[in-house]
Amino acid sequence: MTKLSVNINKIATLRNSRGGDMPNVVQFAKDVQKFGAEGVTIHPRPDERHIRYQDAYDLKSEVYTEYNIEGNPIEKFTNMVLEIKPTQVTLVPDAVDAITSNAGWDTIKHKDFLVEMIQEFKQNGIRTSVFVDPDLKQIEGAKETGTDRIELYTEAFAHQYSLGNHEAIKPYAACAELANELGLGVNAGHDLSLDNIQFFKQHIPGLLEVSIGHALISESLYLGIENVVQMYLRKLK
Ligand SMILES: CC(=O)[C@@H](O)[C@H](O)COP(=O)(O)O
Ligand SMILES: NCC(=O)COP(=O)(O)O
Repeated sequence: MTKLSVNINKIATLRNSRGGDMPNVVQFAKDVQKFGAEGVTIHPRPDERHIRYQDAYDLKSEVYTEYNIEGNPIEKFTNMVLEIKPTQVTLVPDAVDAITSNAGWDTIKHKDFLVEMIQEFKQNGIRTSVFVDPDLKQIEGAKETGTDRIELYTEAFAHQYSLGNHEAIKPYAACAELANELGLGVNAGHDLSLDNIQFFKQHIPGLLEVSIGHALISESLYLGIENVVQMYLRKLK
């Protein structure tokens, strides 16, 4: 079964554009869960341009499905995650000024750092996931870090799929197979959408979770959030 985790960063972006509390991020998280989402994802960034650190705390008692917090484990982020103790932390090697996530970890080069961080999160009962490009060496490297899961960075797949290049799924399928063999759980995210999610799901063995935000929120402007969540759930069956 593949769980749908809704990334609500864009709801915070909309709220922040006026400085008030509309739309309310916590209410939105409650509603997507009511509509069937099996998780809520946030990715607070150091400049807090969308999700704020305070949101992460406010959401803690309202996310009763899987709570996934993504980000680069700088000290402030790490302390916050250790206090909140979400279901899962997804480590992403974002530059401070990155517009959005644009690469996975070099799990070989940063092995010692990842081992240390992952140990700390796991000792605190938090499941870990490491954001990686679809590269077999990086999956092997991820195994060495002790992480529970990987998150496959799907931007390249989504882009190629939109151009009609369905072969782009191949490195992702190979990485998922290797991860399954190595006992690593497989998550995926970035630019997944109603257009590409079914194809992706059908070709990725053992896909445990997808986190989807940008497209899902954009699609819901036309189709409505309850309907869109249901549409994803049907495509993920
Ligand atoms: C790791 C990942 O792919 C997502 O978390 C994505 O980066 C969303 O972040 P933004 O909403 O800041 O683009
Ligand atoms: N981990 C990926 C995520 O949370 C959402 O990415 P996107 O759908 O906003 O590109």
